[in-house]
Amino acid sequence: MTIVYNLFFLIFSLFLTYIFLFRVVLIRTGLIYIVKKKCSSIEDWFHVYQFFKVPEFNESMQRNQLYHKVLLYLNSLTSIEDSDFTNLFTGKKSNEIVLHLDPNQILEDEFLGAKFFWINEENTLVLKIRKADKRRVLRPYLQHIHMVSDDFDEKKRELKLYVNVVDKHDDRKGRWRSVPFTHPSTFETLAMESDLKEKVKSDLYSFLKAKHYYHRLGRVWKRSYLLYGPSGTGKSSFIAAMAKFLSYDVYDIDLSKVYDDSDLKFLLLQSTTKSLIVIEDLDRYFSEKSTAVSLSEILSIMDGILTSSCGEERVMVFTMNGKDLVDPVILRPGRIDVHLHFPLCNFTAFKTLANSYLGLKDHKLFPQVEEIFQNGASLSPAEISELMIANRNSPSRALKTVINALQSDGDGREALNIRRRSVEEIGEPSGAFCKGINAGKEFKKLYGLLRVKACRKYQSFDLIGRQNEG
Ligand SMILES: Nc1ncnc2c1ncn2[C@@H]1O[C@H](COP(=O)(O)OP(=O)(O)OP(=O)(O)O)[C@@H](O)[C@H]1O
Ligand SMILES: [Mg+2]
Repeated sequence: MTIVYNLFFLIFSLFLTYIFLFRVVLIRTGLIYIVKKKCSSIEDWFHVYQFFKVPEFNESMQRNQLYHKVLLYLNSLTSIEDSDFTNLFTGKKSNEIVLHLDPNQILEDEFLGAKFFWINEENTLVLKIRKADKRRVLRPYLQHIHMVSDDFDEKKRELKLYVNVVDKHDDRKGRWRSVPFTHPSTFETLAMESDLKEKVKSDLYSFLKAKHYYHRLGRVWKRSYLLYGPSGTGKSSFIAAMAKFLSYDVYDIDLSKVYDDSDLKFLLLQSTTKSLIVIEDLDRYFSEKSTAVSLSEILSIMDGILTSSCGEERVMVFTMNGKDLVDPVILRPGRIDVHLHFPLCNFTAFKTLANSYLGLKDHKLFPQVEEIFQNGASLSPAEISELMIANRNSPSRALKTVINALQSDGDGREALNIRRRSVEEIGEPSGAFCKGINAGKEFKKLYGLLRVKACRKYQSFDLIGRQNEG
């Protein structure tokens, strides 16, 4: 009996050792993955599966928000590391690496004891789930995805800049290309009057909160801005600051790459809510006739006819160098909610730039700079900041270079600018961002004393009224 017992024990030990060694060999050689794959395909024979597709676009070519959420969720799963192909990207921090699912990969997930398989097909995510589990877990699983991705979105939200491209295959689905939006400009870094900055911020903030107010009025929940002023005065930087403040993605429409009016509609339909729709240099497109888009189409975007059908919660921003070259119908009061003027640098803006670029709050050369500004010379903030950056190691040299540049290149520019503006401002409801000699007056004109008059006349500026109600 003892012999039989010992023999059995010996065989059992040998068997265990064999299993152990076999496992070690499988793991060491990587054959374990082949075995696992075979086992799961054998297991598949005993189950009936059901498939659910999550396409990127719906039948009207609008983006499917669920697709975005599922993708975000899948990219956050640790099992993504086990798929055969995974894309590696740097994250927000330089030492951070993020993983993104590669097309045609299968990702496995578990929830409430059930297994889910996600297949990343072109423009579609396919969910494979056992029929037996479907009733019990599908709904809770989708809710779980919603919750996790919303949470993830809040914490990790990386703003995106979308640009429209010309697609050789005429594939309308793929007209937007996105990159992370990392423009460093914020309202804090912009040299503009601080009171005006606060008013713009509060305008944007109250817009965010005013969904019900807009709907009660039967208005599309959108806000539009016209930024106009010479080159290098901060219009694009201001757009970046707005996007960051609102935490909105930016859709920068290049009108020269839009085929026709219906193409513009498609592009807008494919943009998502909570976004800034930007059309820069509007005056240039129309004066150079470099766009196939008609003026009436632009007007209908401005009036919100298109935006109402492709979701709301959008801020539209148009920029131009001057108002002279555009059709006055674009500037018709009430069409664009807020007009902001970006002037060349004045002494106040210069001091802000000197503080941020050179760390100077005051300097013995400041009175000389002030005098030059008072004589009507000016440069754009871009030109002045470039000179400051180039000479940042020696503030005195930087100031002298700015003085020289103002004396040689900046002569009379601001004077011209002020002259032109004072003509524009007659009967003008919305000259806002003006930092020249009339800055205080013009500021009041927009947000204060003259606001009531302007509202009655044009209904363009409803800031205070809306804040109260919204
Ligand atoms: N008001 C400002 N405050 C701080 N920096 C500014 C300001 N205006 C311009 N700059 C600097 O100048 C650079 C160019 O500015 P930006 O591109 O915003 O000008 P723009 O008005 O959009 O010019 P353009 O009409 O040529 O597109 C920015 O990188 C920014 O650093
Ligand atoms: Mg610009």
